[in-house]
Amino acid sequence: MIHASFKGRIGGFVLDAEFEALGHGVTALFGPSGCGKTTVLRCMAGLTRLPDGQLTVGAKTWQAGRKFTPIHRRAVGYVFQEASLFAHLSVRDNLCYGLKRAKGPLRVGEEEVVSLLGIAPLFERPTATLSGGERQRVAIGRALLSQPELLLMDEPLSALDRLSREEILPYLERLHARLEMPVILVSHDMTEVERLADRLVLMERGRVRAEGPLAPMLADPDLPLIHRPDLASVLEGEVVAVDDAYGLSQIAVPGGVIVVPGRLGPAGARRRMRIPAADVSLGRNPPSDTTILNALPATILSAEPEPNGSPLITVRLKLGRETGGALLLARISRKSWDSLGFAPGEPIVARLKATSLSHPSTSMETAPDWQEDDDVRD
Ligand SMILES: Nc1ncnc2c1ncn2[C@@H]1O[C@H](COP(=O)(O)OP(=O)(O)OP(=O)(O)O)[C@@H](O)[C@H]1O
Repeated sequence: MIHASFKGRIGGFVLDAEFEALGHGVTALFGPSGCGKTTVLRCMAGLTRLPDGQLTVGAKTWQAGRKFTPIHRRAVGYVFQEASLFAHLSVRDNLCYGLKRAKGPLRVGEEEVVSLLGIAPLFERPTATLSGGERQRVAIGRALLSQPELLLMDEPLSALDRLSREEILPYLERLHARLEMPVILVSHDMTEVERLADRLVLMERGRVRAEGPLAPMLADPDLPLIHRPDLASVLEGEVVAVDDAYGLSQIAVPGGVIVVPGRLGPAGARRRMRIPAADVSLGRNPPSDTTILNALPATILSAEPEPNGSPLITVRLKLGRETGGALLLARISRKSWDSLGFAPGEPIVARLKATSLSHPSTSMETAPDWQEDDDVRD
């Protein structure tokens, strides 16, 4: 694990943030503009020194009391909003620079980075000719090749337009799936967080409001995240079957099996699904005579009316009838909730449209398939 605690004042801003980040996987720092996310990242890198700080990364302590490891002695990779590549060097030479900076043992090889990020076709290009998304992939590759013990990413996609963001996200998902390096991702884009993060640290005005595994944090009734207009659940599971004829896959999650578009095999592969709460409807019986592919037994946990006299209510469910089912969120009208007389604890059937299950984490081999399915969604 990584333990971080930074307290102090920078100009008029007071930071008092303490949190745990994962030793393997992606921890997202999420919060509104100005809440201190970048400042925390700078403290972790050693770019900013607050007198009251502590940082341990695995077995190493980089800051504690009067101990402060300077930035050049920390094995940290830093990816900024705008890729800062050397303009006079080719892509290959930019990557070599990363390798030359490497400290400590080889954690990730050049071939692996080049293949995961799809950089080989860009090798001989001058960096000035790259698109924004290509530049950012090279910047990430360079940071990885410096063999960091910790990769810090500060809004790595925010300078890109929507299409470039869509293009680069599958590469980041692949890195996430294949590399074991700890990553701290600063973002204020929840879509990015839903696709990439395993753990979430929610910041507000220089403090940590809450932290924990991603899915329960998104569904926590005491946090403001549950009232987001584009609320979605994030579920992870294992591919159990692929229907080649219809181009569908079955993914087993705790408490149920979900059918999603795309050939997302091989069997056993881990996949992540984002299920928009607005695309989940509730009923007492399995539907008949319907195009719905997913009708999953579930249990109502609680219901939270949306604030400000909204006509909507958010229902927290767990899949299946047993304990341990995955959390699922549904946003329905208060009128339907009242007229059907649902209540917490009640067993119900959650219906979700397979076509609403956009962007499961896919390998690149399956991504084109998935995009086709996405294009025809209703
Ligand atoms: N060197 C500095 N001197 C004075 N104030 C600073 C300094 N650096 C940051 N701040 C202030 O600290 C606060 C937190 O800034 P920070 O960049 O960490 O926020 P953030 O959450 O990353 O915001 P954003 O999402 O907009 O990038 C802001 O109010 C900022 O103006």
